[in-house]
Amino acid sequence: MTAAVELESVCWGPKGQPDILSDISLSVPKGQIVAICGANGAGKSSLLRLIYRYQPPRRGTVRLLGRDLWLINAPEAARTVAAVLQEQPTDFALTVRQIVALGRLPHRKGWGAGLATPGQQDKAIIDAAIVRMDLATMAERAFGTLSGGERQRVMVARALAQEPQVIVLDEPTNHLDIRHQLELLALLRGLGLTVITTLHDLSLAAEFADRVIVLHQGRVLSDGPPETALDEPTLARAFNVRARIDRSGPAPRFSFHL
Ligand SMILES: Nc1ncnc2c1ncn2[C@@H]1O[C@H](COP(=O)(O)OP(=O)(O)OP(=O)(O)O)[C@@H](O)[C@H]1O
Repeated sequence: MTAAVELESVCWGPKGQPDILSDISLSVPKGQIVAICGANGAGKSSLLRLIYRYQPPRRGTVRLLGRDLWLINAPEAARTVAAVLQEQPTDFALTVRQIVALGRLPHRKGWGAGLATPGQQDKAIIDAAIVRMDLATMAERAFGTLSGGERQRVMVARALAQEPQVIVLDEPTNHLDIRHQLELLALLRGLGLTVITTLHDLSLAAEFADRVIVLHQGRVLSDGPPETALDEPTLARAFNVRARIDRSGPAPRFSFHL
């Protein structure tokens, strides 16, 4: 079966500088929930940027549903893969509804349609995304007036309005309280989409992901189900700490020491 996302011997680095990501090969089946973990600077966000077609690999190939991502035009790629990133400064003056409506842009005729009034079908999809992310009471508010957690939910709603098959998220639980973290991860699981997300919280990764990829200095250090990918030696190496995992309870408990 065609993988949702496939990276074959991928390397990436900024122009004129050495590789930051080296020899990354992985294949993500449709519907899999993948958490990418690793220390600050390990290359997690750089890897995501290759998957949502922000930057091309220096060497190797990135495929989306079996096709080379860089042979697919940008609107078509955006109809398939949505990214949830930290908010952009340009978003602040727009209302919540206008930001969520941006998710429909790749689906509209004329890429320059901008914020022109959405059609009935678009409107229904935008409303559903707003309700799904519990934003109905603040839909007409300026994004800049929202709390950090509310903003994060708006960015997810925009991605849902995009109706993608693959959703890529960079630290989506940042700013969210515990309830909203759990709700967001449960929602992502329930979508039936392919989800690739960075997560600093290893307990959440262990509980929520089908598969964990630990990056270390731009390479894959471990890759597998959480119970094998997140073991003590891997964590010790990835984070340069002493790691202990207590698996006696219903969920693993991680503790770390210098
Ligand atoms: N465009 C760029 N130019 C120069 N260096 C870059 C660029 N993009 C990323 N880097 C460097 O590459 C390394 C990996 O960055 P990246 O943001 O992918 O790490 P990360 O694992 O997401 O880290 P964090 O957990 O801190 O968010 C860092 O050292 C970063 O400074």
